[in-house]
Amino acid sequence: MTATPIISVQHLTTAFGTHVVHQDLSLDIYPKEILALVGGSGSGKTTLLRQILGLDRPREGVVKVFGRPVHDYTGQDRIALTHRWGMLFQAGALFSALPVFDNIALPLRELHHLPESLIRDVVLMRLSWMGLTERDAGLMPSDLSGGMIKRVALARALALDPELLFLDEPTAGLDPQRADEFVELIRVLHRELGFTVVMVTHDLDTIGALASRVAVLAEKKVLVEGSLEAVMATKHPFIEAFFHSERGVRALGATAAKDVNHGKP
Ligand SMILES: Nc1ncnc2c1ncn2[C@@H]1O[C@H](COP(=O)(O)OP(=O)(O)OP(=O)(O)O)[C@@H](O)[C@H]1O
Repeated sequence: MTATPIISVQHLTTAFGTHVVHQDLSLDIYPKEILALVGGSGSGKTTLLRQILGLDRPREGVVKVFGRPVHDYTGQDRIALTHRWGMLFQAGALFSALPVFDNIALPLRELHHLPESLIRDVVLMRLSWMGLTERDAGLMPSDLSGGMIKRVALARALALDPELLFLDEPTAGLDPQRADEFVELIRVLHRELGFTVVMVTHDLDTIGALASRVAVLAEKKVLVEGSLEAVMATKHPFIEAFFHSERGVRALGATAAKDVNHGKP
């Protein structure tokens, strides 16, 4: 790929005490792609995500976001950076004391300069993207189904129209039908809005349906990166155990169908 990376992880070494998690790990993420970060438990996916977000510092190496080391963004620059990305946490992480409307409005209100009429328009638009209605805006998080919580959390993550979206196990906790619907929603929104996605997931169906590239974390580094086909062709015990299951083969089938349709539904 010749495009300039939107995220560039360069020669990262991470250790907690004597426990080395990443050793000379490098990874570039390009505009508009959907990168799936895959690896065994404890391989350092969450830690890498936290370092990309600038929440943790590696022992060595640098993470550049939008061309600049993420730790160089401080003060107003850091706030502006956080407006350029959205994050969907595994459990949704909605504020339980706030209704749906206020949860989605939160990032818009934090800008401190938007009139309430505009905030309302943006929130209602985000709700409609998610297939939710104005009536849903008044519900409390405790009134929502698991699928709705994910949709509201996604609406909040996309409130500021970010260039980058981080997804942590986006379909965790959903039944297969709701998971498929949520994956389809992300696929359509990605196609329409063109943001870049970095997702951590163990779910092969999600990878097969969404990922344009897969990066496998193993042996303290990115062991292999590329299309799902390329990754599955790599001989490695983790890859064989993870991808060469019945579900892995099905995920590959979903990728083939996606390619035939040129990524369109
Ligand atoms: N703050 C910390 N202090 C000490 N050890 C940590 C800390 N954070 C992570 N680790 C260790 O680093 C390793 C990588 O953890 P991480 O959560 O990044 O893995 P993961 O790939 O996301 O795993 P999982 O798929 O199980 O969520 C683990 O061995 C974990 O115990």
